[in-house]
Amino acid sequence: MHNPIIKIRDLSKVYKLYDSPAERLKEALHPFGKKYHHEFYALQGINLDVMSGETIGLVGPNGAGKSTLLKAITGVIAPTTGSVEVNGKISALLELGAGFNPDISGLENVYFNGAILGFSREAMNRKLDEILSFADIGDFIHQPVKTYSSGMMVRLAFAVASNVEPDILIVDEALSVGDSRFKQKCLRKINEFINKGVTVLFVSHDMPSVKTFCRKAIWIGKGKIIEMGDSKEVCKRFANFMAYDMVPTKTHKPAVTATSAGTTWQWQDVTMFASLGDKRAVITRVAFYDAVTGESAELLEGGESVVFMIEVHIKEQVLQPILSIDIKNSLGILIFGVNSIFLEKEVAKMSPAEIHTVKFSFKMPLIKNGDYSITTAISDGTYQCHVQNHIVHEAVIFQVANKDLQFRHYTVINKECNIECDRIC
Ligand SMILES: Nc1ncnc2c1ncn2[C@@H]1O[C@H](COP(=O)(O)OP(=O)(O)OP(=O)(O)O)[C@@H](O)[C@H]1O
Repeated sequence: MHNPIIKIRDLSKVYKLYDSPAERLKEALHPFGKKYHHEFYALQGINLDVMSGETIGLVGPNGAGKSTLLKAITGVIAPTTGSVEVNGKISALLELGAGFNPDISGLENVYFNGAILGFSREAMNRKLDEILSFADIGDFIHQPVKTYSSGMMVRLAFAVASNVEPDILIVDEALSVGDSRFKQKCLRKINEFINKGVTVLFVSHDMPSVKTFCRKAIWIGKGKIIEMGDSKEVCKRFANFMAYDMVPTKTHKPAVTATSAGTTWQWQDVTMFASLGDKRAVITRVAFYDAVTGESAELLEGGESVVFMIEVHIKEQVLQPILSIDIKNSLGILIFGVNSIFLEKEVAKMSPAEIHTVKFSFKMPLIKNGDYSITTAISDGTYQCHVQNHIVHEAVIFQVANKDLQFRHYTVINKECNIECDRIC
């Protein structure tokens, strides 16, 4: 068994919080050392072994402790208790501007950062062309860093961090301020590092990026490791948590769950969502879940079998119900849609006071990575002539992140879909 490249034992980071600056002063001046602060654990009891060549994504809500953990690994902050042992050269992109002296030029900062990592001026001169061409900020390289835009700062920081042959590359969400083209360039560079066997720690709120780049993910919440494992699984459960506040404990049961054993999907109330229609029938709840695992579908791959369910309350008779779903991309462009007419499914008339569930079972089309929504509707009539009873816009939101490279960019629709209607009351 090899030694971990990063070994963390019982790491905690406690900050002293004061209600006002005066309290801080009182504590500093108190003759008997009276405490005026309360303690806040930004990290608590973290144990982690990172093996050489691993690519790990850190996910978690705002304020969870992700950046604090990276700062403890890079030595920017000292642990309150516990230990961090690093057996390799770290190159880190922490928060914006960290590691730069704002008063000196970008070029001098390149040498300054190189020196911190143990590179002489001559050694940095040999890397300079590559760094300048990657950063691509032109003559601004001779201006003080304090005059840089956030995008320029991150360009230079990434150019330096990625050209100093690190054993461990740490990237803390910094890329989010770069423009799309630069972001793509950085992600390609990170991929090159991964292929070379560099250990990469990557904080991101973008689940598709974590799934794409990292085999393993760590979910951090309130300063503790909530879950660690296969990135696809961890991201899925974290996305679920963010959507439904569901913590992944084996015994946890969400408030309203499916009836069949082993499933964890939930109904979502959509009565307050943006909608249109004459409301003779009203869609009250929806659910979207993985047909195989029964877990709520928040993060999917093209080709996965999924179920979209709606619950409809009938207020006035609907003679010829038509039920439909439309999947739209983040720009609202229709990508895929089916309805009961298209599926040649004749739905029996629905009468006042009845409640029906409608279940659409389909394979997620092979759509490219991104954010999508499902709009669902019930109408009355024929394809040519119908009235809209209720359309619920963006009834669910989900992300697609394909592991298969070809489907990250292209969309392939398949027509396989099934629809079942049940009267439940
Ligand atoms: N110097 C500090 N003094 C007091 N509290 C701090 C300090 N630095 C961080 N914290 C607190 O520690 C907690 C963890 O912060 P951290 O920046 O690690 O979160 P994060 O998971 O990276 O969040 P985000 O996703 O928003 O970047 C937060 O509640 C933050 O307010």
